[in-house]
Amino acid sequence: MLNFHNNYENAMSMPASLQEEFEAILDSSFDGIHITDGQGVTLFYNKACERIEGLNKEEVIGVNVQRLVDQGVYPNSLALKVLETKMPMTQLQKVNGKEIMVSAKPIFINGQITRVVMNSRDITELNLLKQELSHEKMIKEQYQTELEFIRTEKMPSHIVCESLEMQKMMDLIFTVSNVDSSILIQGESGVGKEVISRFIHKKSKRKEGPFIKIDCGAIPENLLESELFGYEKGAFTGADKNGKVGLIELAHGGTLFLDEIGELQLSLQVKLLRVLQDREVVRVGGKAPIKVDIRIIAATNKELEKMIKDKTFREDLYYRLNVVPLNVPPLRERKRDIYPLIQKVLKKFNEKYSLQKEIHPDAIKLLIDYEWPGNIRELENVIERLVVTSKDNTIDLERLPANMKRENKFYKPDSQLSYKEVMEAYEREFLKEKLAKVKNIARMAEELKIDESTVRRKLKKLNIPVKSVI
Ligand SMILES: Nc1ncnc2c1ncn2[C@@H]1O[C@H](COP(=O)(O)OP(=O)(O)OP(=O)(O)O)[C@@H](O)[C@H]1O
Repeated sequence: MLNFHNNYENAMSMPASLQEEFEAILDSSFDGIHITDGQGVTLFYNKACERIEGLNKEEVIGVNVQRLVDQGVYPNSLALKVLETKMPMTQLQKVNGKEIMVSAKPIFINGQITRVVMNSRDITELNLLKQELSHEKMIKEQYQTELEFIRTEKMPSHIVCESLEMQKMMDLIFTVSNVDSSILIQGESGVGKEVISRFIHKKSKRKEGPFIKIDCGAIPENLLESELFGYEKGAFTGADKNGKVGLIELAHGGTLFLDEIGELQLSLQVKLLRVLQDREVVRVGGKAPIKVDIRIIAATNKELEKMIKDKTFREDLYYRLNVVPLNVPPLRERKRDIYPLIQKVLKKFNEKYSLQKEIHPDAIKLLIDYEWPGNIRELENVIERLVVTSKDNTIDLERLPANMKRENKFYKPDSQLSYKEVMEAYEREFLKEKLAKVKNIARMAEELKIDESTVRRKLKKLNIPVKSVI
């Protein structure tokens, strides 16, 4: 300390009180400050250096750093290197078991090095944090890869599920596939209830077993009971003399899919309830119950809750079936699925009829906007009809069914607008809506898969203001 004072006083002619204040400031630094003279003798060594290097000022001040290197305190000395090279230097050093980043700078007076100022910082903790962070990052990346793998691996290629609504449903489906709980799938006609139920079966541990579908609405009432439960020989006139195994029994070891469960007559609802409770069937005309190991998935487009109120559906059966409820949203509530569905269905029918039809983007826009009361089945029918009836290779707006065009606000068959004007109005509305949503031209271009310059040109041409847009 004295050395520093004396030398500093000589060099800077600083009053004693100022020196003390200056020293206190340097001592309060979080980073180590170590100053040597032009020979490598330590003049100043602050408190942070003591903390970082584990030495006392008394052990260091007035001592040449070469001696500390010789004693093995420092692996090498950056001050000596700087004195040798006359250049500022930075290096990592291991001192006192810590990783230390040291920077050293020479101070010249009249071309001679009079001081070397070293700053040191303990980066052990920083390194630990960095390691932890990179470990966390690695784990996150690992999870992301796994998640991606699970998603692509598990997502069935034949089921379109781009929309958030369908993805949520698929997540639930994967969770419930491997348990035997009964599932009740509700949703409008043609939303994919059967597709989903077949998929659940395929993903379940029963996949090697049978998948038996019973359309409760399609089998005449008087036949349904014997179809479902089977019958013993001679059970009734006209019956097969050997008797018959019912569909429930046939589903043993697999899945029984009861489609249109809302159509099941009340008397059979009671019998079905018994099957669900006891996992047994008694054939028509038989007495002995037969054990069945089945998983039941029921589906309906009827509002069973309302039917319960009307006393046309049994509440107890409803609760037995509705252990896991799956509500498949209609297509109009999962617009993001429409475009991939159109592509998928178009490909299917192009292959089926050996054609190469395309759909014009304007027509696609209208197909996406349409409300699809008949859902995916209706969409399949419309696309098939368009594929087989259009003469041109590109199916344009004009070819779409009249009811769809009527729903579209720009298409008014009796309006005086030309085709070009209708298209422009449509384009303007579409771009305006898109711009209002994304508020960023670059993003808009990216989402629409066109150049940014094209977006700007179109906006200008269609007089769409771009104020407050990035
Ligand atoms: N997510 C989907 N991805 C691709 N195609 C689908 C999807 N969902 C349904 N489909 C197709 O839509 C059509 C109707 O599906 P499905 O028969 O499963 O509907 P549903 O709800 O059971 O109809 P319904 O109530 O009339 O019995 C089928 O041709 C099916 O292949």
